Amino acid sequence: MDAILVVNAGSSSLKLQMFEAGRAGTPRRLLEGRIEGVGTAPRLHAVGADGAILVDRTLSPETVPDLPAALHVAETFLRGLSGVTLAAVGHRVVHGGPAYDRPLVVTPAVLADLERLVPLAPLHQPHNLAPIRTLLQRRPDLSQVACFDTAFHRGRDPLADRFAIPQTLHDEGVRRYGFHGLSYEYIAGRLPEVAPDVARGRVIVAHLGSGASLCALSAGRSVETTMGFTGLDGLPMGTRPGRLDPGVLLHLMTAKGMDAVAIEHFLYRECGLKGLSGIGNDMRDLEASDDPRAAFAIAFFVYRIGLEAGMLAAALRGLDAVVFTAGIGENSARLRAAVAERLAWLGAVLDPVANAQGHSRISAPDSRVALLVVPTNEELMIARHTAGLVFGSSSISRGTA
Ligand SMILES: Nc1ncnc2c1ncn2[C@@H]1O[C@H](COP(=O)(O)OP(=O)(O)O)[C@@H](O)[C@H]1O
Ligand SMILES: CC(=O)OP(=O)(O)O
Ligand SMILES: [Mg+2]
Repeated sequence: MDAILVVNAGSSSLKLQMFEAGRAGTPRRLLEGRIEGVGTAPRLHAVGADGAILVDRTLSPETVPDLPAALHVAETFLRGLSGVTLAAVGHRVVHGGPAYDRPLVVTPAVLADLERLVPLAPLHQPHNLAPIRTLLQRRPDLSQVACFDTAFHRGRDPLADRFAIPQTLHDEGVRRYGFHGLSYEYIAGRLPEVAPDVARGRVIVAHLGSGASLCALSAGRSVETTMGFTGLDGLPMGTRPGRLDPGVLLHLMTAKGMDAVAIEHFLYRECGLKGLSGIGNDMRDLEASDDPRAAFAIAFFVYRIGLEAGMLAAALRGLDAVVFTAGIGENSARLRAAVAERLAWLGAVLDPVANAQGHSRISAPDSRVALLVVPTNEELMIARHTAGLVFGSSSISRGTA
């Protein structure tokens, strides 16, 4: 059977999905797999089309300390599948830079271009590009499509793209790109189905995972987002600080003698929930801990989400809905409740029972702002783009597959 494989390397996880690449008949998801907790408590889990568990294995942090090791585990797992022929591969590529504003089929020249963006997304881009490079060498006949996190934010008001720096630097590409765009594009597509009352309105989507950002959607289009030139800006994350006075970086250089390599390591791997708590970057561990530093890290995360949401509500000049998504947003009722409380001044009223039970609408009937939980599916978004580019039209249904 011909299949489209989708690969999504995040900062703490590797997610895979495989879809039937049929040009006729009902498109089907054949497989969903993920390696979560990379570097902390890695676990490989995969289910088939019928939901049957194909594998569910705890791995040791020594065996899977990082994304390259997770990619190796995934490759071994995929080799063991029988009866599937790869027809195309869709990849999440976090940074598209100034040149790439839509998905495209990767050639060696495109790959070389994307490699130049590695310094702007060191946690992601190398792992996004590694499987592309390997497959280009081994299977040059295979169509590979790169889908960019940055693309959905292109076309915003020029005010939203700029830093207050000279034009020449902007022209060279030093601008606010924004990320998590495949997730936001998917959610924007789901809203008319799950919440038609707000889909054309002013919506903040809170993508809260290991990486975290907010996106302001106006009638389904991105008008503002919290990440910028890189995935470091905005909200605090698992290991990244989010918004940080650039003076801190000057201080690290001048008073601490840190060079670019040391600062990059610090900013991408030692800050955020991990740095705040001194315990770890995984929200599940922090929620389970009774250490006051864990409680402080969670309170800080919630506080910053509240502040940044206020900024995005200002960009939207009002607010009709907030959507929670990604690992933390979809799974932590406690975190959602704390954020909703911070947003009460904007008119958000939580329904605690609906929230605890994981309903899709978790706001009280009299809430002026709708609160929603919508599971994201970056892989389905990538599969649609890939099918559209390689087979001429989307052979992947618009449903949730
Ligand atoms: N049940 C849960 N409760 C709280 N946090 C959770 C839960 N399940 C997953 N998470 C958190 O979600 C985060 C991972 O989210 P995910 O969107 O998969 O990240 P990424 O794609 O950036 O690797 C981790 O911090 C993890 O602890
Ligand atoms: C851009 C980014 O931070 O992605 P992720 O949340 O998957 O790590
Ligand atoms: Mg992710």
